[in-house]
Amino acid sequence: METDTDLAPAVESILEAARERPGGNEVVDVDARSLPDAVARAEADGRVPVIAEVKPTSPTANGTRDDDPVELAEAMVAGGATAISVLTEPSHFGGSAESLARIREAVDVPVLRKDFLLREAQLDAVAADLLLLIVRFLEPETLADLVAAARERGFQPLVEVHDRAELETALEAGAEIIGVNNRDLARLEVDLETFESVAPEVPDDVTLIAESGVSSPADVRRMRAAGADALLVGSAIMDHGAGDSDVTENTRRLVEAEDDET
Ligand SMILES: O=P(O)(O)OC[C@@H](O)[C@@H](O)c1c[nH]c2ccccc12
Repeated sequence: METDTDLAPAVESILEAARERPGGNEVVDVDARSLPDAVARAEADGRVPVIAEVKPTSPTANGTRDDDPVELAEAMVAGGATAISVLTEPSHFGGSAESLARIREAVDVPVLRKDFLLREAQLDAVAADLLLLIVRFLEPETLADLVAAARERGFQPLVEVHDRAELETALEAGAEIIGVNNRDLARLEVDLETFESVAPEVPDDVTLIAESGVSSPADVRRMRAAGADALLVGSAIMDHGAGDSDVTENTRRLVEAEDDET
């Protein structure tokens, strides 16, 4: 949005790059793998539904991982991940549409395209099962149009909010999968209370995802107690500082967070 002036400089720069990014040449048509079904399957076999994120770097990461994205995604699935999120933003997160396409070939779980999408043509850069739409960066009308445009192509839109007002906007736009981002995109700070304050307002039939800042099994249990159907976890699994940290183990520890509870 033109008027959003209190954004961190890194976020301004991300948005500037996003405005310039071209769209795809052809309208994509996807036969999406259902996220709600994948979440139900995880629940049925006692795994916490974790959407593990392939994020080579980020404005808040303390390093970059150069591992093959396909190997990372496969390692996350081996650790029990319900779905994979892939950053396709190139200039600030080290992602690409190509790595998403390769990952989606290699795994059979749903794959979320994580990017800063502002215009309809940008939906067509690559086929994915889910697409992220961020309420903060879209006019309500544009959001509703993009939700519809995403569904026409077969994508499941995941609509990201940060407070109750944005939740209203997401629901009015027809969102059925909603993510509450614990990271404030204006200041880039994380606070798990964000999810706790928004979750009670979310209708039961929505698939509700707690995004960002989940780093331990205790955080997982805290977000689940507050009503998260699934968790979206990047940094704690990628572990950017420690180059060869075991992504499978990092995923498994969160997936098994509810195991010793009765
Ligand atoms: O690395 P974390 O704190 O686990 O966060 C993952 C994910 O939620 C975060 O990458 C994210 C949430 N919303 C976004 C929008 C754009 C880019 C990235 C994001």
